[in-house]
Amino acid sequence: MVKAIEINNLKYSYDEQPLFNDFNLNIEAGQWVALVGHNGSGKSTLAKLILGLLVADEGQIIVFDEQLSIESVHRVRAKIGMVFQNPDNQFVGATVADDVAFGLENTKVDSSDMPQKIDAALTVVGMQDFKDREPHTLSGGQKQRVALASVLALQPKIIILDEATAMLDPDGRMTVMETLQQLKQQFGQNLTLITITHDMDEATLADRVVVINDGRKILDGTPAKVFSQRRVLHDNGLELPFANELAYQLDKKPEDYMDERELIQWLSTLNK
Ligand SMILES: Nc1ncnc2c1ncn2[C@@H]1O[C@H](COP(=O)(O)OP(=O)(O)OP(=O)(O)O)[C@@H](O)[C@H]1O
Repeated sequence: MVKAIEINNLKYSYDEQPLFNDFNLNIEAGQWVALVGHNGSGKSTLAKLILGLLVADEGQIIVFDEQLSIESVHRVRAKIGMVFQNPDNQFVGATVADDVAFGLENTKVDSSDMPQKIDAALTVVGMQDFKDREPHTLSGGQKQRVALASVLALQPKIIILDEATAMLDPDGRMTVMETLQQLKQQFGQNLTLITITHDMDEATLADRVVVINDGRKILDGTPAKVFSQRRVLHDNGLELPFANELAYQLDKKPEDYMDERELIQWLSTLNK
Protein backbone atom coordinates (compact mmCIF):
# COMPACT_ATOMS: atom_id res chain seq x y z
CA MET A 1 0.00 0.00 0.00
CA VAL A 2 1.35 3.42 -0.98
CA LYS A 3 0.55 6.10 1.57
CA ALA A 4 -0.55 9.44 0.12
CA ILE A 5 -0.87 11.17 3.48
CA GLU A 6 0.33 10.12 6.89
CA ILE A 7 -0.53 12.26 9.90
CA ASN A 8 1.10 11.22 13.15
CA ASN A 9 0.38 12.61 16.62
CA LEU A 10 -0.69 15.98 15.26
CA LYS A 11 -1.20 18.79 17.74
CA TYR A 12 -2.51 22.19 16.79
CA SER A 13 -3.98 25.05 18.84
CA TYR A 14 -5.51 28.36 17.82
CA ASP A 15 -4.48 31.02 20.35
CA GLU A 16 -3.72 28.45 23.08
CA GLN A 17 -7.10 26.79 22.38
CA PRO A 18 -6.26 23.15 21.51
CA LEU A 19 -8.04 21.83 18.43
CA PHE A 20 -6.03 18.76 17.37
CA ASN A 21 -4.45 16.76 20.16
CA ASP A 22 -2.69 13.58 19.10
CA PHE A 23 -4.59 13.26 15.82
CA ASN A 24 -3.63 10.41 13.46
CA LEU A 25 -4.79 9.68 9.93
CA ASN A 26 -3.40 7.61 7.06
CA ILE A 27 -4.76 7.92 3.55
CA GLU A 28 -3.83 5.44 0.83
CA ALA A 29 -2.89 6.58 -2.65
CA GLY A 30 -5.92 6.40 -4.94
CA GLN A 31 -8.41 6.52 -2.09
CA TRP A 32 -11.35 8.94 -2.09
CA VAL A 33 -11.89 10.12 1.47
CA ALA A 34 -14.87 12.22 2.54
CA LEU A 35 -14.01 14.30 5.59
CA VAL A 36 -17.21 15.22 7.41
CA GLY A 37 -18.06 17.02 10.64
CA HIS A 38 -20.32 19.80 11.78
CA ASN A 39 -19.33 23.50 11.66
CA GLY A 40 -16.11 24.20 13.50
CA SER A 41 -15.07 20.56 13.87
CA GLY A 42 -11.65 21.19 12.32
CA LYS A 43 -11.98 20.06 8.69
CA SER A 44 -10.63 23.21 7.01
CA THR A 45 -7.89 23.54 9.60
CA LEU A 46 -6.77 20.00 8.79
CA ALA A 47 -6.65 20.87 5.07
CA LYS A 48 -4.59 23.99 5.85
CA LEU A 49 -2.18 21.94 7.97
CA ILE A 50 -1.72 19.39 5.16
CA LEU A 51 -1.00 22.22 2.72
CA GLY A 52 1.45 23.83 5.12
CA LEU A 53 -0.65 27.00 5.30
CA LEU A 54 -0.71 26.41 9.05
CA VAL A 55 2.21 24.89 10.93
CA ALA A 56 1.55 22.02 13.36
CA ASP A 57 2.60 22.57 16.98
CA GLU A 58 3.71 18.94 17.20
CA GLY A 59 3.57 15.74 15.18
CA GLN A 60 4.31 14.85 11.58
CA ILE A 61 2.51 15.32 8.29
CA ILE A 62 4.03 13.19 5.53
CA VAL A 63 2.84 13.56 1.93
CA PHE A 64 4.08 10.81 -0.39
CA ASP A 65 7.13 10.10 1.78
CA GLU A 66 8.06 13.74 2.19
CA GLN A 67 7.70 15.20 5.65
CA LEU A 68 6.18 18.65 5.70
CA SER A 69 8.62 21.29 6.94
CA ILE A 70 9.59 24.85 6.12
CA GLU A 71 12.12 23.48 3.61
CA SER A 72 9.76 21.01 1.94
CA VAL A 73 6.53 23.02 1.95
CA HIS A 74 6.76 24.10 -1.71
CA ARG A 75 7.49 20.57 -2.93
CA VAL A 76 4.64 19.19 -0.81
CA ARG A 77 2.22 21.86 -2.02
CA ALA A 78 3.08 21.06 -5.63
CA LYS A 79 1.66 17.56 -5.05
CA ILE A 80 -1.70 18.90 -3.86
CA GLY A 81 -4.44 20.74 -5.74
CA MET A 82 -7.17 22.65 -3.91
CA VAL A 83 -10.70 23.50 -5.03
CA PHE A 84 -12.56 25.92 -2.77
CA GLN A 85 -16.17 26.65 -1.99
CA ASN A 86 -16.90 29.79 -3.95
CA PRO A 87 -16.72 29.17 -7.71
CA ASP A 88 -16.55 32.92 -8.37
CA ASN A 89 -13.41 33.47 -6.34
CA GLN A 90 -11.29 31.04 -8.33
CA PHE A 91 -11.03 32.73 -11.72
CA VAL A 92 -8.26 34.98 -12.95
CA GLY A 93 -8.43 34.45 -16.72
CA ALA A 94 -10.64 36.25 -19.24
CA THR A 95 -11.59 32.89 -20.78
CA VAL A 96 -11.80 29.34 -19.51
CA ALA A 97 -8.60 28.42 -21.42
CA ASP A 98 -6.75 31.47 -20.00
CA ASP A 99 -7.74 30.40 -16.59
CA VAL A 100 -6.29 26.90 -16.94
CA ALA A 101 -3.19 28.48 -18.56
CA PHE A 102 -2.63 30.77 -15.58
CA GLY A 103 -1.57 27.96 -13.24
CA LEU A 104 0.57 26.35 -15.93
CA GLU A 105 2.44 29.61 -16.55
CA ASN A 106 3.84 29.38 -13.04
CA THR A 107 5.36 25.99 -13.84
CA LYS A 108 8.16 25.01 -16.19
CA VAL A 109 5.77 23.94 -18.96
CA ASP A 110 7.00 24.94 -22.42
CA SER A 111 4.58 27.47 -23.93
CA SER A 112 4.26 25.34 -27.09
CA ASP A 113 2.92 22.47 -24.92
CA MET A 114 0.33 24.66 -23.23
CA PRO A 115 -2.60 24.37 -25.68
CA GLN A 116 -2.40 20.58 -25.60
CA LYS A 117 -2.20 20.52 -21.78
CA ILE A 118 -5.13 22.95 -21.47
CA ASP A 119 -7.24 20.86 -23.87
CA ALA A 120 -6.36 17.65 -22.04
CA ALA A 121 -7.32 19.07 -18.62
CA LEU A 122 -10.60 20.51 -19.91
CA THR A 123 -11.43 17.24 -21.68
CA VAL A 124 -11.04 15.26 -18.45
CA VAL A 125 -13.77 17.36 -16.81
CA GLY A 126 -15.93 17.52 -19.95
CA MET A 127 -15.44 21.28 -20.45
CA GLN A 128 -13.39 21.29 -23.68
CA ASP A 129 -16.23 22.90 -25.67
CA PHE A 130 -16.26 25.86 -23.27
CA LYS A 131 -12.61 26.88 -23.57
CA ASP A 132 -13.31 30.24 -25.24
CA ARG A 133 -16.16 31.15 -22.89
CA GLU A 134 -15.85 33.89 -20.29
CA PRO A 135 -15.94 32.18 -16.89
CA HIS A 136 -18.73 34.44 -15.55
CA THR A 137 -21.10 33.02 -18.21
CA LEU A 138 -20.81 29.48 -16.81
CA SER A 139 -23.08 27.75 -14.28
CA GLY A 140 -21.74 27.08 -10.78
CA GLY A 141 -21.14 23.39 -11.53
CA GLN A 142 -19.33 24.25 -14.79
CA LYS A 143 -17.16 26.79 -12.92
CA GLN A 144 -16.15 24.17 -10.37
CA ARG A 145 -15.30 21.71 -13.16
CA VAL A 146 -13.06 24.38 -14.71
CA ALA A 147 -11.49 24.95 -11.29
CA LEU A 148 -10.83 21.19 -11.21
CA ALA A 149 -9.31 21.35 -14.71
CA SER A 150 -6.98 24.18 -13.62
CA VAL A 151 -5.81 22.02 -10.74
CA LEU A 152 -5.54 18.84 -12.86
CA ALA A 153 -3.38 20.61 -15.45
CA LEU A 154 -0.71 20.87 -12.74
CA GLN A 155 -0.77 17.07 -12.33
CA PRO A 156 -1.31 16.89 -8.58
CA LYS A 157 -1.22 13.56 -6.77
CA ILE A 158 -3.88 14.72 -4.33
CA ILE A 159 -6.87 17.00 -4.77
CA ILE A 160 -8.64 18.46 -1.74
CA LEU A 161 -12.10 19.90 -2.38
CA ASP A 162 -13.18 22.09 0.54
CA GLU A 163 -16.97 22.37 0.40
CA ALA A 164 -16.63 22.66 -3.37
CA THR A 165 -20.31 21.94 -4.00
CA ALA A 166 -21.80 23.93 -1.10
CA MET A 167 -22.81 26.89 -3.28
CA LEU A 168 -24.13 24.83 -6.21
CA ASP A 169 -27.65 23.84 -7.15
CA PRO A 170 -28.52 20.10 -7.18
CA ASP A 171 -27.67 19.84 -10.87
CA GLY A 172 -24.28 21.47 -10.36
CA ARG A 173 -23.53 19.24 -7.38
CA MET A 174 -24.38 16.17 -9.42
CA THR A 175 -22.12 17.11 -12.33
CA VAL A 176 -19.19 17.81 -9.99
CA MET A 177 -19.72 14.48 -8.20
CA GLU A 178 -19.96 12.62 -11.52
CA THR A 179 -16.73 14.31 -12.58
CA LEU A 180 -15.01 13.12 -9.41
CA GLN A 181 -16.24 9.57 -10.03
CA GLN A 182 -14.79 9.74 -13.55
CA LEU A 183 -11.49 11.10 -12.26
CA LYS A 184 -11.26 8.22 -9.83
CA GLN A 185 -11.84 5.70 -12.61
CA GLN A 186 -9.42 7.37 -14.97
CA PHE A 187 -6.54 8.06 -12.58
CA GLY A 188 -6.90 5.14 -10.14
CA GLN A 189 -3.88 4.98 -7.81
CA ASN A 190 -2.44 8.16 -9.28
CA LEU A 191 -5.01 10.49 -7.78
CA THR A 192 -6.11 10.72 -4.17
CA LEU A 193 -9.27 12.70 -3.44
CA ILE A 194 -10.28 14.35 -0.19
CA THR A 195 -13.73 15.93 -0.20
CA ILE A 196 -14.60 18.08 2.80
CA THR A 197 -18.38 18.23 2.92
CA HIS A 198 -21.50 18.72 5.00
CA ASP A 199 -23.46 16.73 2.44
CA MET A 200 -23.82 13.13 3.60
CA ASP A 201 -25.23 12.04 0.23
CA GLU A 202 -21.98 13.15 -1.37
CA ALA A 203 -19.99 11.36 1.30
CA THR A 204 -21.64 8.04 0.32
CA LEU A 205 -19.77 8.22 -3.01
CA ALA A 206 -16.35 8.15 -1.33
CA ASP A 207 -14.38 4.96 -0.56
CA ARG A 208 -14.03 6.02 3.03
CA VAL A 209 -15.74 8.46 5.36
CA VAL A 210 -13.88 10.10 8.26
CA VAL A 211 -16.05 11.90 10.81
CA ILE A 212 -14.33 14.46 13.00
CA ASN A 213 -15.54 16.57 15.88
CA ASP A 214 -13.52 18.98 18.04
CA GLY A 215 -10.40 17.82 16.23
CA ARG A 216 -11.04 14.17 17.16
CA LYS A 217 -11.72 11.28 14.80
CA ILE A 218 -15.14 9.93 15.76
CA LEU A 219 -15.81 7.39 12.99
CA ASP A 220 -13.65 6.09 10.16
CA GLY A 221 -14.62 3.47 7.61
CA THR A 222 -16.58 2.66 4.49
CA PRO A 223 -19.82 4.60 3.95
CA ALA A 224 -21.70 1.40 4.91
CA LYS A 225 -19.86 1.20 8.22
CA VAL A 226 -20.02 4.89 9.12
CA PHE A 227 -23.63 5.44 8.09
CA SER A 228 -24.83 2.47 10.13
CA GLN A 229 -23.93 4.56 13.22
CA ARG A 230 -27.03 6.76 13.24
CA ARG A 231 -26.89 7.54 16.95
CA VAL A 232 -23.18 8.49 16.91
CA LEU A 233 -23.71 10.70 13.88
CA HIS A 234 -26.66 12.45 15.54
CA ASP A 235 -24.66 12.95 18.74
CA ASN A 236 -22.04 14.69 16.61
CA GLY A 237 -24.52 16.96 14.85
CA LEU A 238 -24.73 14.99 11.60
CA GLU A 239 -27.62 13.48 9.67
CA LEU A 240 -27.78 10.21 7.77
CA PRO A 241 -27.71 10.30 3.97
CA PHE A 242 -31.24 10.72 2.58
CA ALA A 243 -31.58 7.07 1.43
CA ASN A 244 -30.52 5.75 4.85
CA GLU A 245 -32.75 8.07 6.81
CA LEU A 246 -35.71 7.09 4.65
CA ALA A 247 -34.93 3.38 5.07
CA TYR A 248 -34.64 3.93 8.82
CA GLN A 249 -37.99 5.74 8.93
CA LEU A 250 -39.45 2.78 7.02
CA ASP A 251 -38.32 0.50 9.85
CA LYS A 252 -34.98 -0.68 8.51
CA LYS A 253 -32.32 -1.02 11.19
CA PRO A 254 -29.48 1.54 11.14
CA GLU A 255 -27.02 -1.25 10.31
CA ASP A 256 -28.99 -2.14 7.17
CA TYR A 257 -27.06 0.42 5.17
CA MET A 258 -28.27 0.92 1.64
CA ASP A 259 -27.26 3.43 -0.95
CA GLU A 260 -29.80 5.22 -3.14
CA ARG A 261 -29.82 2.49 -5.82
CA GLU A 262 -30.31 -0.26 -3.23
CA LEU A 263 -33.10 1.72 -1.57
CA ILE A 264 -34.93 2.04 -4.89
CA GLN A 265 -34.58 -1.71 -5.47
CA TRP A 266 -35.88 -2.48 -1.99
CA LEU A 267 -38.81 -0.07 -2.32
CA SER A 268 -39.76 -1.59 -5.67
CA THR A 269 -39.93 -5.06 -4.06
CA LEU A 270 -42.37 -3.66 -1.46
CA ASN A 271 -44.65 -2.51 -4.23
CA LYS A 272 -45.09 -5.98 -5.71
N1 LIG B 1 -7.97 31.77 12.46
C1 LIG B 1 -8.56 31.23 13.53
N2 LIG B 1 -8.33 31.72 14.78
C2 LIG B 1 -8.91 31.17 15.87
N3 LIG B 1 -9.73 30.11 15.82
C3 LIG B 1 -10.01 29.58 14.61
C4 LIG B 1 -9.44 30.12 13.40
N4 LIG B 1 -9.89 29.39 12.35
C5 LIG B 1 -10.70 28.45 12.86
N5 LIG B 1 -10.77 28.55 14.21
C6 LIG B 1 -11.54 27.70 15.12
O1 LIG B 1 -11.09 26.36 14.97
C7 LIG B 1 -12.20 25.45 14.99
C8 LIG B 1 -12.18 24.63 13.69
O2 LIG B 1 -12.43 25.48 12.58
P1 LIG B 1 -12.45 24.92 11.07
O3 LIG B 1 -12.67 26.09 10.18
O4 LIG B 1 -11.26 24.08 10.86
O5 LIG B 1 -13.73 23.98 11.13
P2 LIG B 1 -14.56 23.34 9.93
O6 LIG B 1 -14.87 21.96 10.37
O7 LIG B 1 -13.83 23.50 8.65
O8 LIG B 1 -15.86 24.24 9.96
P3 LIG B 1 -16.90 24.62 8.77
O9 LIG B 1 -17.63 23.37 8.44
O10 LIG B 1 -17.79 25.64 9.43
O11 LIG B 1 -16.09 25.20 7.64
C9 LIG B 1 -13.43 26.30 15.19
O12 LIG B 1 -13.74 26.29 16.56
C10 LIG B 1 -13.02 27.68 14.74
O13 LIG B 1 -13.72 28.67 15.43
